Amino acid sequence: MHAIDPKENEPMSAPSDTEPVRPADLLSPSTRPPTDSEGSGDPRVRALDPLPAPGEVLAEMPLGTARGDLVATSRREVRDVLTGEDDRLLVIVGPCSVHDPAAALEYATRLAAAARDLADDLVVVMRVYFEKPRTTVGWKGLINDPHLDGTHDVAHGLRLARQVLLGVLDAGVPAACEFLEPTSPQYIADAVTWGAIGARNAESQVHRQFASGLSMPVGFKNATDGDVQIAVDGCLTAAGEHTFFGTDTTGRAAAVRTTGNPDCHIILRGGRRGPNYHPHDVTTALRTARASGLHGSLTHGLVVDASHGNSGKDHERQAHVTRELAARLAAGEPGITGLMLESFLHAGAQKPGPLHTLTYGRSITDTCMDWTTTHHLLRTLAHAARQRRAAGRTSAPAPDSERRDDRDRVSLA
Ligand SMILES: O=C[C@H](O)[C@H](O)COP(=O)(O)O
Ligand SMILES: C=C(OP(=O)(O)O)C(=O)O
Repeated sequence: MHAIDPKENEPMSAPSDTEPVRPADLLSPSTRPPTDSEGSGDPRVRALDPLPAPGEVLAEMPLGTARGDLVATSRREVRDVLTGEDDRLLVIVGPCSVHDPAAALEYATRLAAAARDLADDLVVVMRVYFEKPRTTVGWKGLINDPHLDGTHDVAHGLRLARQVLLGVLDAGVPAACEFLEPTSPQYIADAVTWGAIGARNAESQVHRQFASGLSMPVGFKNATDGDVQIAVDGCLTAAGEHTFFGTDTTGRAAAVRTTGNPDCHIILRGGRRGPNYHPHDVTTALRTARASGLHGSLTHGLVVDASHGNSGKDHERQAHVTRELAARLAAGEPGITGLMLESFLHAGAQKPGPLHTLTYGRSITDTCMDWTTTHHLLRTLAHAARQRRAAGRTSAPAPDSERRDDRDRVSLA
């Protein structure tokens, strides 16, 4: 990793107590670190590396008609599941992060075949996550550091991410991404069926604003401390019109004006206080959504993430949570429209490093279930969705008056 040279951050000789501190004292030409190449004079900016304009990258790698059709159809299917028009179960499944395009594409090929087999009961979307929000520091994903070596070749990362997404679509499976940088969607979002705003960003105005302009359904996660209200507020905010800072397709600064995104929903991912995938967590979250004045897909149901805080980032526990959720769905529990699973070719996780040092097909961020386990769980979930249908039940939540579990837990924070 490129750490900032500590010498650049050494304190300047401090002015005496009586002298007023002026910016010029701290940044006199003799003590000031070199300016960046653009001469902006921001002492903590090491460089401003130009990036290709979004329009340039899209022209190099156009989506094309066949892939565009897959994206449009799958977005509609996901929306219909979220609103209850379609009684299948949404399953967002795949690696915690993409670090090796070849392994991601092998996974996509396997998943596409499984998804085709189970299409009567499941709408399957692959996690193709290129941007990782970190608790403190760590590898921030393929876009930020595609060579996995701290060189942060973002221009290459953007192109590589788009290439991987197009390959995933060519394999026949739609893609899900978490969006982190406010302008990254412009390079890839046309190829994405479902988007996420993660637990560390769901409260961020910047993320809520750009979600309001995304053309696909977007899930907002509860906060890392378990607070679900921030996910509800995120959906509410993103549903409205916004004007915010961004760039146009040529990369020029622009005031972006959006129409609002009505296809947002909550994702329960557990938190520091423990898991939140139990029946009372689901009913409470949906009641919170309704109490906040939301309607449509948001209040019909939600997605449960079996990983992260719901499994303590333990892939064996994640499989157990998934089986538990499948049993509840099969028994007709309402309110769950989808599940999120973290899965890769091989189980577990390894420390990040340059590609040639890594075990093929194993996560370099959170632990994942292996393919065999995943495939089995997908069949279990399809069976659960079938049972739910056969019983003539839908995933629509029962009216408040019919609910026996009345514990109110609007916010876990
Ligand atoms: O999904 C991945 C991780 O949970 C998320 O990026 C945070 O990871 P960290 O706590 O290891 O930084
Ligand atoms: C970072 C992720 O999740 P969360 O925001 O729930 O930690 C993720 O799904 O990759």
